[in-house]
Amino acid sequence: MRVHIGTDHAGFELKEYLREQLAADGHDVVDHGSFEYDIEDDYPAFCFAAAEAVVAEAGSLGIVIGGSGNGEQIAANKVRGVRAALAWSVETARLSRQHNDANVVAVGARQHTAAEALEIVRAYLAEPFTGLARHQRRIDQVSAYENAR
Ligand SMILES: O=C[C@H](O)[C@H](O)[C@H](O)COP(=O)(O)O
Repeated sequence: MRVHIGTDHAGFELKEYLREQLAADGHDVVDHGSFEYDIEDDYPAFCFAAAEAVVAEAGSLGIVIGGSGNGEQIAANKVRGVRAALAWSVETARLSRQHNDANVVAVGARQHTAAEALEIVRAYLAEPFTGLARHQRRIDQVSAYENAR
């Protein structure tokens, strides 16, 4: 699967680790920065870039990383067509796909060990959307609101 990934300095080390691990899993990981550790950098541009790439490529998924994942989720959700979920456990990662068809997942690098974050991200990437009518109906309501603006 094509996976678009972006982070600020807080997630830089985790991004490098996930890139390696997910590539070894067989994913095609596209890095949208940051490309070097810079304690003064800002997460929005990296999250916009990863999120825009997901929207531009049907079937791809995105990962945005920061210290908490909060700002990264907020930024990614500003991109039209993105449904970004903050996953903080394997279960919330799975639910973000099952119920929300989340096309971007946000992860807080300061909230987990690297191994935990990898487990969360793997769970997210592996889980399909259920396609159940009630979930699709709710997603469509959010999309209609977004597209009316
Ligand atoms: O929601 C934002 C993210 O957690 C950022 O990664 C975080 O705010 C960066 O914090 P600092 O600039 O203090 O390292």
